[in-house]
Amino acid sequence: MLNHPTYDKLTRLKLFGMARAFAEQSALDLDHLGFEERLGLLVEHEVSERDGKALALRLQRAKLKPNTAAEDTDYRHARGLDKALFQRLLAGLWLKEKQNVLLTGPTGVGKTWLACALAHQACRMGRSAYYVRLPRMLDELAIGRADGRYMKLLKHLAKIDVLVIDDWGLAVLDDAHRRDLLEVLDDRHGSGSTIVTSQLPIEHWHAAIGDATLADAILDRLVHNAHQLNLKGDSLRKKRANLTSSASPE
Ligand SMILES: Nc1ncnc2c1ncn2[C@@H]1O[C@H](COP(=O)(O)OP(=O)(O)OP(=O)(O)O)[C@@H](O)[C@H]1O
Repeated sequence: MLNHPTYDKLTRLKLFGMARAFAEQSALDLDHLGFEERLGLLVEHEVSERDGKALALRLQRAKLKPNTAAEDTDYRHARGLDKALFQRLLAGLWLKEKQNVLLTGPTGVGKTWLACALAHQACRMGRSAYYVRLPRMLDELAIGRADGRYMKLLKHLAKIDVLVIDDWGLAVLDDAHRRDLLEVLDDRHGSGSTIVTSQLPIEHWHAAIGDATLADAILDRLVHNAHQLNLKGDSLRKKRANLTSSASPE
């Protein structure tokens, strides 16, 4: 640790990135750099450390599936992924426009993974994200209703820039579920983006919601301003299991 009054003062001011860069610069011969360049390097260090910490915090809060960075997307597996659309989504305009993304396809085709990759990219662009499975979200809201945290939970869900709702259409909805879903989507309509993944094709969602009037209201807030990625093909789980078993010795 450097013993220097400037280093101590930077640390006292909680400018830890600058302090570290100051210590590094002190150990190097940087006489060829002018004052502005050296100060610029210190400030750059501080900014990149703060950006890195803020991103780590956003990712921790987002609770995305691990290791789902967009650059690791597997485009080789034939599953009907519209690569051009996916690349456009990664560029982030849909976030500014508060649009939604609906990912459908059979089990294991990579819907959750792609949804998390989009949310991960949004976090890198400075947005907040949160991943939740629909049955869990509805359970949490039901518990919140009983223990007085309902409004707080709704507020939390409303504030998130990118809400990933996984496994839409897996469980049967009762009337309270439908109303909770409408509350969540109504709060978010025009103020945030929602990603939904489902094994059910979109044309079956209305019937799956189970009440025509509420289904109209829910889907009106979700589908009309949404990009759709409809995947098909074999499960990546099966493919990976086959690869593992053929690679392992008898
Ligand atoms: N691009 C990818 N790169 C690496 N692994 C992937 C990728 N896409 C999917 N996988 C892996 O394939 C498996 C299935 O993916 P995922 O859970 O996203 O499928 P799903 O379509 O959401 O399935 P389900 O409908 O059953 O929830 C997971 O183990 C996931 O980690």
